[in-house]
Amino acid sequence: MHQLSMCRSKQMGIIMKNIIKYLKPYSFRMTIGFIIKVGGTFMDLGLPWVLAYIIDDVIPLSEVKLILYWGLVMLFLSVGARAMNVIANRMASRVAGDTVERLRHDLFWKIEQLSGAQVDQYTIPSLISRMTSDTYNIHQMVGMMQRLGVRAPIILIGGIIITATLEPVLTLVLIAILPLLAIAVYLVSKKGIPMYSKSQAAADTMIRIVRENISGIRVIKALSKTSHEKRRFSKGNEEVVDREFKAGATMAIINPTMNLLLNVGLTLVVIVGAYRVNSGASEVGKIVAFLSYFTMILNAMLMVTRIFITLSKASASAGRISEVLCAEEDLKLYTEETYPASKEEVNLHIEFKQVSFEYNQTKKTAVPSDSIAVVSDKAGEAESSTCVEDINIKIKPRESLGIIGSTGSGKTTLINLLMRYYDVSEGAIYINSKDIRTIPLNNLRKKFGVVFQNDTIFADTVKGNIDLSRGLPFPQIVQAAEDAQAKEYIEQLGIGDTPVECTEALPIHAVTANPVDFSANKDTISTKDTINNKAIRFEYPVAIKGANLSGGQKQRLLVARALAGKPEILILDDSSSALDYKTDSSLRQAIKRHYSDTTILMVAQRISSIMHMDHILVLEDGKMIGYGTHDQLLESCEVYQEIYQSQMGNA
Ligand SMILES: Nc1ncnc2c1ncn2[C@@H]1O[C@H](COP(=O)(O)OP(=O)(O)OP(=O)(O)O)[C@@H](O)[C@H]1O
Repeated sequence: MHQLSMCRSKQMGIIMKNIIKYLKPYSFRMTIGFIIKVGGTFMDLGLPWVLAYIIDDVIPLSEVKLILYWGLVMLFLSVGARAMNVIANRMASRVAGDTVERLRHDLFWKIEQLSGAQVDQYTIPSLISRMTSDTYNIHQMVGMMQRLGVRAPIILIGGIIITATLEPVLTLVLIAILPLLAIAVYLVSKKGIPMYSKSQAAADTMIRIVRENISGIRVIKALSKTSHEKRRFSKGNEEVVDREFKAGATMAIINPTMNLLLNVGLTLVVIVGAYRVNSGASEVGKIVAFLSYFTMILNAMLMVTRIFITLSKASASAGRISEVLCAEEDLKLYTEETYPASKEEVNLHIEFKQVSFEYNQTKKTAVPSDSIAVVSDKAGEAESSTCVEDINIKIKPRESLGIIGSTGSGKTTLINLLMRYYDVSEGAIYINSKDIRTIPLNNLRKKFGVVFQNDTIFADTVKGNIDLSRGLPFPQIVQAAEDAQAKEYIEQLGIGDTPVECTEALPIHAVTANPVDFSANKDTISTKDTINNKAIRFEYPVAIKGANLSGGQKQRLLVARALAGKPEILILDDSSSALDYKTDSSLRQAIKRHYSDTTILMVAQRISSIMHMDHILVLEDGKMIGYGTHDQLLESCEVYQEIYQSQMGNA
């Protein structure tokens, strides 16, 4: 227990350090804002005092000029206080916005750096809510601390000091009421604040359900699961509403309690005040001023409560954000002393040496204490069993490897390990004889051109999707599209649509480069400038996730993306499953012709896609049950023979 609280206070220390780090660049602006806010608050505090002075000391003199003069002072204080508050609040919002912008930027960057295992550990929905609602809570907190965090203590302490000098006896009423209010606020907040953390957890779960439903909308409809999903969402939604209601209802006790105490206090002040005025111990102006201060001070107490609520929400959020920001680098760069180079004498391009891996190995470490219990897409399903075991592969430069096996046999896992999204549990993977853990991640990943299963197509142009911000020359993009057998459909894109109006927006290189002849469609293309036809087709907008393309078109676009960078190693993970046999074969021929220097790894379900490869790996339950050429496997591997028979028959 003691250790846990020590751990928590250490964590809080880290959180505070992190927040201060992000606020530091704005310390000058914050100081100016603070000074303005303090000035405005003091002006506010001065108003009732001036009012008391006018009532008690100026009006009895019956000097109009003097009354006007002090009236102007009141106006000045009032306008000045409002103006300074507005300026300070605007500055506070700016600082809060800028701070959170930097925080979000760093968090996004860090999330990009997380290893696959870390993403599994945090879970995707939780990472999304850390990026969105948690950063929003920090925004609220930073803004509020600069506004109410400055104003409330000044009003509270300053108000008590002024009232004590103005009317010491009436201040006793105030002092009697304040502890009651403080106790009420403390008790309610203690119960209510943790409820907000619970409602945040429920919101995370609801976001996960929405996310799953939106991305899987087609399959949900196809399997008529809509009503089931509706029920699932309703349950999640009700949970959020229920928890928020409970938290809100608990915290809502504060306002009426405060109003009750305020009214009781005001009544007491009026009674005691009237008695004192009648007995000549005080004056009317002082009582009026005291009533104002009394309201201001109790309101300041309420502000303090709001600060505590926001602060506790934000500190939970800051904890969740810090957890990601401070996450240790999982995929460290090691020296060759730790992971020596391969001793294999033959010059190999890729080598897997006794590689074994289990997915949830990292879950045994550092599961966040207040992370939200949401289940990841896959992680929750995984048992702590070995996913791939004792894999040994040797591929020379320019050779090709086909990987085949039943679903879930570990094919994609091998790709994930080769690209170092996860580190192997045992054994080693070498590229050009170097253990991949000794190659900087950037350099390692630059070697690959890859198409993953169900890879992402962005809401961008055809060209943008192939280039993917690499600044590739346009002819290279066109060539890649042609090799990926995408040329045919790209040149048809948009034909029959309203004439393309994007000519002006085209980048210069896109308009001028014209290495491939797209003139076959000159007659049908509806644009003013036929020289630009090809470029315009490449500027065709693709919808998010390639929604306006067919499955095969998407796959070819993705293959073009992988080919365009002329990679050292090309990985195609089940990327031709939606292609017809003819296109699949043309794709393989084009790759063989134009990418002869590239080492190729292809995961496929179809034997025809990989049978001509230099090596074929047959996987079952994560184990190698066959490795060799097509002919060798037909002789030695029963499972391969079965797949061959079932797919090719007597062909
Ligand atoms: N991120 C993950 N966390 C936990 N387990 C995972 C994860 N990804 C995959 N697995 C599990 O690892 C095993 C191998 O998965 P993998 O994706 O490598 O199979 P595959 O052979 O590529 O299958 P498919 O042909 O269906 O794509 C499966 O049992 C799968 O459930």
